[in-house]
Amino acid sequence: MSDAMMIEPQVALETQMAFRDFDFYYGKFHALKRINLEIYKRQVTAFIGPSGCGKSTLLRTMNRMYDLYPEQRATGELLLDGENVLDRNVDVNVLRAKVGMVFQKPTPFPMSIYENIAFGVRLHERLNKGLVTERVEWALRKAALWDEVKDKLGQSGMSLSGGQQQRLCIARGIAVKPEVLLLDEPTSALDPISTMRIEELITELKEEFTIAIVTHNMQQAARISDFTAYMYLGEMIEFGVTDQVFIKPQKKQTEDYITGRFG
Ligand SMILES: Nc1ncnc2c1ncn2[C@@H]1O[C@H](COP(=O)(O)OP(=O)(O)OP(=O)(O)O)[C@@H](O)[C@H]1O
Repeated sequence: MSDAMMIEPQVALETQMAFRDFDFYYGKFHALKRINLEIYKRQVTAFIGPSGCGKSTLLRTMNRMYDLYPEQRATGELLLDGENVLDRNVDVNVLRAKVGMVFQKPTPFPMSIYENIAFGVRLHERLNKGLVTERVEWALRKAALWDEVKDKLGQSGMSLSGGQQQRLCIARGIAVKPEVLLLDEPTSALDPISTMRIEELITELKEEFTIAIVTHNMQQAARISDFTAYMYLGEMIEFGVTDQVFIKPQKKQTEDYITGRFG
């Protein structure tokens, strides 16, 4: 395909995170191979590919979740605002405040709706009670949950519906004002209406945050992402503007996956 057919992004792009010759191992298993990739600021980047291709692994490296497991290791570089977050002297608690994560299954803490959010804020910042309360409201409004919970902030987070719980987890993630929000199949446990609300929310949140999302749902990737990365067996097969990847993929492998001829 000639360069003339490439679809260019419509906005000036700034790199927020970048993988440079990045490899990842579970013990001897080489799970991610020579990944080179840019994650652009205030854009949504979707990771797609068949089960087991390494999407979640890649996402989890972005805030060093693997640090908890001694047999897991990463090599190469992973830059956040130009700084290599793989460096030993990087404080992972600070990193995780900058790069927040929301998981597939809603995971509210067994505490009140208010405390679910206030807890992390107090952990990362010294704010007085009034400012913590302001932050709780700010996060709940951003996560489009405020109107539904404002009269019951003292109730358990577990008492909310699945979709509300996931928005609570997103509120918790953004309450510490991260730069990047990682979403690992955030709607796969939700009904279609809750899924739609989360998708709308993601589109609103990218005004302020950089978003990386793993999804099994290709229509979802096409609807909400600006960039799409197609992975297969630990390799980054194709990365580009979402319209490009879905309408005119550069690689036959991507085309086969997107059109359902594979997987
Ligand atoms: N803790 C682990 N220890 C060893 N191997 C692992 C571990 N977690 C994942 N893997 C392996 O790494 C590869 C990538 O897994 P990963 O979960 O990242 O894939 P995925 O693309 O997110 O899959 P899915 O879409 O099914 O969630 C798979 O071969 C998997 O078996």
